[in-house]
Amino acid sequence: MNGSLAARLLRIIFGCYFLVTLAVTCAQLAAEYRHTELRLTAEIEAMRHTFGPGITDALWRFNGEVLGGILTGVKALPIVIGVKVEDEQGKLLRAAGTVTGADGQRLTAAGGALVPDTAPPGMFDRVFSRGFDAVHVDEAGGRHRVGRWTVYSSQRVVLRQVEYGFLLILVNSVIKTLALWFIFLFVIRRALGQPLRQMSEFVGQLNIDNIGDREFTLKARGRHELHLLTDKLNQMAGTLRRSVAENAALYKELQEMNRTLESQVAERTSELRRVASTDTLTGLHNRRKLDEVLTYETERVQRYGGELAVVLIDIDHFKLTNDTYGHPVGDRVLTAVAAILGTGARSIDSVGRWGGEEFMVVCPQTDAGGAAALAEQLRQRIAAAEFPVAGRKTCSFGVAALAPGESLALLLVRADTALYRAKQEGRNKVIQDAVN
Ligand SMILES: Nc1nc2c(ncn2[C@@H]2O[C@H](COP(=O)(O)OP(=O)(O)OP(=O)(O)O)[C@@H](O)[C@H]2O)c(=O)[nH]1
Repeated sequence: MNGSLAARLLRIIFGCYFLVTLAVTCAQLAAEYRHTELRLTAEIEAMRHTFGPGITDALWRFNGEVLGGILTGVKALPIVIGVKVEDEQGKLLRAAGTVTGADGQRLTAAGGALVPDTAPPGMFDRVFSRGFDAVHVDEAGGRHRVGRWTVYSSQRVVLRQVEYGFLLILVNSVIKTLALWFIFLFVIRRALGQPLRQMSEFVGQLNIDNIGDREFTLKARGRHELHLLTDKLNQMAGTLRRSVAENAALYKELQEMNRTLESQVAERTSELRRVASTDTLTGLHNRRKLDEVLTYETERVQRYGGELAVVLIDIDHFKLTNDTYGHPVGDRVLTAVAAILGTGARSIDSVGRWGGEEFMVVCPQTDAGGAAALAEQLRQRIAAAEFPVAGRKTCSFGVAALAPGESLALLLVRADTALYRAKQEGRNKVIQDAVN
C-alpha cells in the first residue's frame, strides 16, 4: 500500500464516517425538535385549565379589564407569541402580541388595534395556534358558549426552546466524532501501521545470504489477517531459501561440470594440437610443426641475435629397401631411424619428418660446427644400427646455420644443397654448407 493509496483510503473512510455522523446528528436534531414541539403543544393545551376558567369568567361578566390582564399574563409566557379572544360571533374582542386574522394574515396588537405585520416571515418562523372555546356553565348546569380564545406560538419559539438541546447534540457529536476518529487512527496505526512497518523492515533486511535463516514474528496480538500474512511471508522465505539452496547446489554441479568440461576440452585441444603436429608413422614432429619451429626460431634470432642451425637427413638408397623388402619394411626402417634421431638429439632440438624418407633436426642456439658434430653422432649411431629385415642402413646429412640477415628459405636451400653434396660424395656423410 503506497502513501497516496493509504491517504485516499483514509479520506474515503473519514468521508463515509462524516456523512453517517451528519445524518445521525440531523436525525437527532429533528427528533429533539419534534419532541420540543410536542412538549410546547402540550403546555399550550394545558393552558385550557390554567387560563380557560379566568377568560370564560371575564367574558361572561364582560370584564374587559380582567380579560386584558389575563391576556397580558398569557402573552408574557415564553412559549407564547400572541393570544386573541373573540366573542361567540367570531368578532375580535381583545388581542396581545402576534396573532393571525381570519384570512391567515399575521397581525400585531398595538394600542388596542391589530395592524398587519408587514415584515416578511423569516426562516423557521411559521406560526401555529391552538384555539379553545370559552364555555360558561351556570349553576343549573346550563352550558353557554361565550366566545373563543386562541393562543399563538411559532417555530422560532420551538427553536429557542431546543437551542440548548441542539448545542448539546452538536457538541456531543463533534466530541464523539473526534474521539472515534482518534481511536480509529490509533487502532489503524497500532493494528496495521506497526505490523506493516515491522514486515517491511524484515523484508528490507532479507538478502540471498540470510533468506530463510530468520523467521518473522509479528509482535501484534490477536489472530487477524496480518498473522496469516506473516505465515505466508515465512513460508515464502522458506520456499525461496530452498530454491536458493537448490540453485546453489545446481550451480556447484554446473561449475564442477564446467571445470571437467574445460579440462576435457584442454586435454582434447592439446591432444589435437599434438596430433596436428605429429607425424603418424614415426611419432616425430611433422612438416607443419617443423615449419612452425623454424619460423619461430628464425624470427627469434633475427630479433634478439644468437644461432640457429638445421640438419637435413635422408636415408640412403631407401627406394631399394622398399623395392627389395616391400613398403611395410620401408616403413619400419623409417620408424627405426626416427627413433634413433629422436633419442640422439638434444632436448632443446626439434626432430621431425621433413617428408618421405627425409628428416630434419632444428638446433636452436647452435652454430654449424655444433650441428655438424651432432649430425656426425647421429650418422654413426644409424650406421651402427641393425634394422629389422633391411639389416644395415646409412643416412646422408646436410648441415647449415643461419647467416646474419639470411632468410629461412635460403637457409633451407643451403641445407638441402649440403645434403645433395653428401649424396654426391658417396652418401653416409655429413656435409656442412660452405658459407659456415
Ligand atoms: N616405405 C615408405 N617409403 C617411402 C615413404 N615416403 C617415401 N618413400 C619412398 O622413398 C623412396 C625415395 O627414393 P629416392 O628419392 O629415389 O632416393 P633413394 O632411393 O633413397 O636414393 P638416394 O636418396 O639417392 O640415396 C621412394 O621410393 C619413395 O616411394 C614412406 O612413407 N614409406
